[in-house]
Amino acid sequence: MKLICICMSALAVRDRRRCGRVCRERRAGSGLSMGSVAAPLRVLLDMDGVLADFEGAVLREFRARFPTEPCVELEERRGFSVREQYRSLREDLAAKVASVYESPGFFLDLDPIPGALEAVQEMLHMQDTEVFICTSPLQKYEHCIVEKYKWVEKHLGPTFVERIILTRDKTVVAADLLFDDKDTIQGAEANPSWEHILFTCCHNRHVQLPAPRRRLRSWADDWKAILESKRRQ
Ligand SMILES: O=c1ccn([C@@H]2O[C@H](COP(=O)(O)O)[C@@H](O)[C@H]2O)c(=O)[nH]1
Ligand SMILES: [Mg+2]
Repeated sequence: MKLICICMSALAVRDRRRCGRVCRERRAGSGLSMGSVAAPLRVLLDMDGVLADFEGAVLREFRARFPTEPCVELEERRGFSVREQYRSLREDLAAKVASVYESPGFFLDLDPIPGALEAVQEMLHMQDTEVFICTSPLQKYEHCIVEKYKWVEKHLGPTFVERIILTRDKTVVAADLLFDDKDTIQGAEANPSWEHILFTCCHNRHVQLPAPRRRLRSWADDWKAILESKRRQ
């Protein structure tokens, strides 16, 4: 079980992370020490590309709205930004593809990624585990934000809405694990507390991860082993 210290600064995000690291070292040598308590493993789950099928919907809707335009098949996707890949096909296609995911109803109608909802429910009921959804809104956030909330309510239930963390900077959120399809996650914090587990998506399939970085290939892959290995650290 992972340990953290009880100390004056335990409520401060940065200090909580520091205490976690110190106590993990302590536990390796000598077991429970005075002033230590069990802390749950905190897991952050990204939404687009991890729980909700953003890429599949972009392609389907783009084809429906612009049937005569060239498009990028999912097998051909490279790089996080769908907008930039369409721009590389032809400059004006960047705005066209953006108009697809900026449209009302787009985020609400996303299909769940296979196995995601079942995995989240299972994770939620695991002992000593805290689960949050950590997702970034579009810069053009008008429909995206409310629809992300509605999507969670629709697919995971109203109580899960309490577990949404909406941020453009995930590095400042304190946790043990972050499952995310974006291969590079940067922000104000140079050393985020979480380990980033790259969730495989069409655009990152070809990314070679340097050791010791880890992937989850799908929700059929062994996500429980990743949680358990983190708990033991
Ligand atoms: O080409 C793209 C691909 C995704 N987005 C949006 O960025 C965020 C990503 O959110 P995550 O929480 O990292 O999944 C989301 O709002 C996507 O819709 C984009 O703008 N352009
Ligand atoms: Mg994502």
